[in-house]
Amino acid sequence: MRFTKMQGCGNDYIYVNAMEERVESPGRLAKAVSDRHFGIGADGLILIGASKTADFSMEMYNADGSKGAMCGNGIRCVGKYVYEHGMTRKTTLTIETVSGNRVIHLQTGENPNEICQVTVEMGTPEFRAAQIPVVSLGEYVLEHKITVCGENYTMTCLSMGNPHAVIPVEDVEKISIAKTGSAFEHLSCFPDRINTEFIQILDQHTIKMRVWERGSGETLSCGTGACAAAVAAMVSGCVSEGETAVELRGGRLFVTWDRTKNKVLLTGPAETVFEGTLAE
Ligand SMILES: N[C@@H](CCC[C@H](N)C(=O)O)C(=O)O
Repeated sequence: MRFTKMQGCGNDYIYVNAMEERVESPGRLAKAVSDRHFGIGADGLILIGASKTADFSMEMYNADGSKGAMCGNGIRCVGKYVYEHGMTRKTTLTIETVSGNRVIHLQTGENPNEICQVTVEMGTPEFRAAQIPVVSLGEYVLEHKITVCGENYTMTCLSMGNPHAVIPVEDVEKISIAKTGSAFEHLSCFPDRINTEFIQILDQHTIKMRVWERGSGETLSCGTGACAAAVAAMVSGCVSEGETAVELRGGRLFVTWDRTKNKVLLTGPAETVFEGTLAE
């Protein structure tokens, strides 16, 4: 089976063209290829397929084999993959995801055949608890006080096509993320588990963030998470309206929330690491 390992701000996935390769058990394959010792090493698996409603489709799986609904870093790499593999010449295209179709805009660099940056129309943030889903904490979970692992936090929950809890902290470097992120992921108020973003406000336009993804653990970046963080920080007045830069362990992402249209844009890099063939 041919594969391509790609990364967006260090959030790395194994990409397989499911129009050419037969993938019988994607969850099992995701777990196997993601293993950093016995596999290729990745945060998960992304299958690129045909679509009846968009130019292409993507299906994403976390490192533990669970299926995700949306991936902001992954969808940028899908754009780069289909363009650079000659599967389209369009630089604005639609991608079908479990959370609905998304429009992406590809930007070439000095080399016109190479995509270096992609902007994704990420849709509308969803704050209704039942839709995220979050249970037992009220209709909306905005700046909600919560104690986890003996520490007090303030949490805002929203969906960017997948569920997020955004937690402002003084210093993201001081978080024991494996312990605290995992504890948030498995709280009973999150029936589908949760992706958790720990954020530190650097200034009115810049956030520093570390993320614990459900199903994958700490990753160097999360696109949907960066959007959730910027939107939550804007709602609580910690950053200004307009573009927010999100600094992650793997690089920088840019998020714009147009509040009049209630639409979020995500811009960031997409890179190929290597291509290969998996033994059956
Ligand atoms: N890294 C992704 C999000 C991946 C899915 C997530 N772990 C989930 O299960 O919701 C991104 O860049 O958005």
